[in-house]
Amino acid sequence: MRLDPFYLIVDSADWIDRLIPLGVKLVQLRIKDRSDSEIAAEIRRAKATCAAHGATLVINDYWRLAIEEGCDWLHLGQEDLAEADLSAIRAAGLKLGLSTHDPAELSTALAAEPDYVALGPVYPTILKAMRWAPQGLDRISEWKAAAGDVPLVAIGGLTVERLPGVFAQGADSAAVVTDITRNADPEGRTRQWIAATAGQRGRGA
Ligand SMILES: Cc1ncc(COP(=O)(O)OP(=O)(O)O)c(N)n1
Ligand SMILES: Cc1nc(C(=O)O)sc1CCOP(=O)(O)O
Ligand SMILES: [Mg+2]
Repeated sequence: MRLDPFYLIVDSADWIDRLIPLGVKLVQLRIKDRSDSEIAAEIRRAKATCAAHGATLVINDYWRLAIEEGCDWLHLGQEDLAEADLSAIRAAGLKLGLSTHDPAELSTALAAEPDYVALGPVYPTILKAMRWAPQGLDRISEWKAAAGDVPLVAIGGLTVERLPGVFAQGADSAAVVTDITRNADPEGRTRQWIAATAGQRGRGA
């Protein structure tokens, strides 16, 4: 399975309506601290927009809602994974991405046979406090070797300027929040991300 090399992460269906029509093909809806009914409504809107534009929608954290709303992809962290019902997730046909931050988490993740693993934070991130130091680029090639055929997503502090290093080390996809959502021109920055990942998108079979 190939993942799009540009993996956008946003916290609302408004962002999805704004940026997906520009040509983004892989997006995660990552909403915190809202009620289930509000999140379900956001998922429905996001799903409709992604379907209209041929984009893949990944739901963060809310695995029950992802099942109920008939979604295709889910992302879980290690704490999320410990509480989730993997059999129910798989029975619903959901593809699954998992976060990893150290070798023990990578082993746990690979044992769950995910559809991708994410490594982070590659660089310092301003989005949220993290208990892991920045991993650095070399860690990406270590993870790639260990993950084998499982696609690898790099995340944390990524910018357009940092993409060549991330892909040179073997990442299949680069995930981003603030380089786009806190940019003075989110649409312009999204177009730069699409252009900067075009070579990676066209690679191989
Ligand atoms: C692609 C991707 N990688 C990592 C994360 C982080 O997930 P998690 O560790 O569960 O933290 P929260 O995002 O839920 O705060 C992610 N969401 N997406
Ligand atoms: C949500 C998240 N998870 C991470 C991890 O390492 O698991 S880093 C991260 C934040 C990504 O945002 P930005 O692109 O703004 O740094
Ligand atoms: Mg989570």
